[in-house]
Amino acid sequence: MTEEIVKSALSKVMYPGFTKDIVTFGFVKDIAINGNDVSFTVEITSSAPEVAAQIVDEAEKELKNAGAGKVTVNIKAPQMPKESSSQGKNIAPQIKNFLMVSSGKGGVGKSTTAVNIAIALAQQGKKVGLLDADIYGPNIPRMLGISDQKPEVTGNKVLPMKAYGIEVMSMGSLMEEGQSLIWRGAMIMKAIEQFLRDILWSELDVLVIDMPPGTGDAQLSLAQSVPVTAGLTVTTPQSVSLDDSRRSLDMFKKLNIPIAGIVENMSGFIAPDTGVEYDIFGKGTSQPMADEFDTKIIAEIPIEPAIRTGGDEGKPIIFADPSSETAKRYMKAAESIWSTIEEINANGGVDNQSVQPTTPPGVSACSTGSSSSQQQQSSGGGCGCS
Ligand SMILES: Nc1ncnc2c1ncn2[C@@H]1O[C@H](COP(=O)(O)OP(=O)(O)OP(=O)(O)O)[C@@H](O)[C@H]1O
Repeated sequence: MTEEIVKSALSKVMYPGFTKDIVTFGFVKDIAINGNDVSFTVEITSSAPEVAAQIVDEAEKELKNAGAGKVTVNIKAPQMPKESSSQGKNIAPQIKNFLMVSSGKGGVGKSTTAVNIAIALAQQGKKVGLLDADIYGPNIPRMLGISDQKPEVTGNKVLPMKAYGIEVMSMGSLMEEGQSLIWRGAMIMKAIEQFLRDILWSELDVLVIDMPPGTGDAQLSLAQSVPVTAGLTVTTPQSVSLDDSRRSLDMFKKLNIPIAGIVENMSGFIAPDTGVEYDIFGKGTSQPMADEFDTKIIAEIPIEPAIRTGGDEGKPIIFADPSSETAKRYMKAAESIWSTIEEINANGGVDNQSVQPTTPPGVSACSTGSSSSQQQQSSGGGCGCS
């Protein structure tokens, strides 16, 4: 027996439900050969026992055909989260924690924050995924320099892409460049569910989710699909932005999502030539809002040309210039978020039972209402039918 023979035999074992084999998927690890006896590990992404059983059966058969003696297959399947004690509906149980990144309005730097925080968490040793659920403006692929990559689609499942040590998936990577979709509420809900269920995320410590701006179907859908461990609001210091951010924080409260804090972005500008600080949009103005919602400002990120160029060129500042003041502030924010997540889990985690839809299974909220309530819903009631 040689490693080559073992790999060639195992490359005949398809991952159940897929047209691709377990070697090509990269699931086969730690091959050990002793004479004709073979042992190895298969890291699978499903916790379903029948998937493991089928792989073991077929692997044994193929290896015996190739002349192996004793075959030992160690299956490493995702466990139900240990560190998270969260309850309720969870359609992605291999992910221990979910961080929802929101903003009241667009253009405040929500995606920039999500990218830098996700990479910071990975640099701090966490296994991190980043889901770009900003279906209206999915710009995470550009920010990570992977806009020309296409994820691998097998059957109806998709493998996440990888960049800067994190797993990534974005609607932008599944659509043609420049294409847009007109999203109806029900489609948004389905897309969010598929992002969680049909992407082969690994066992992650945390999935950072960049939401569309505002408070709508996507936010509700996410909160109903998985127990969101914590929410992060990104704002800029102007009053008009703060008013919208209040709505974002209020949404977390209504959805029973603990608040991990506020990132005040574009907070002051330090002139690179003189070091003089200018308050372009203001600075520190979010503190009263933080007090109101019993949370804290976890970072004040200045306006910095390197943040914009880093985003445009696919080189996030946290990676491109880790010794910069801004990168250090993102690092501190990530530490603060992680300690909040640990505290939430130590206190029993979160439960999304209270935000589940109340209509019976199979009956749409819209089809149960009178014509007047249907009218109300079609003007944005959040049922998904509008
Ligand atoms: N602190 C900053 N300094 C300089 N430029 C910044 C800063 N934060 C964000 N930007 C730039 O502002 C633009 C908008 O940022 P970003 O896409 O992160 O916002 P967003 O809130 O996610 O927007 P949308 O809601 O449209 O997706 C980007 O070009 C980004 O590089």
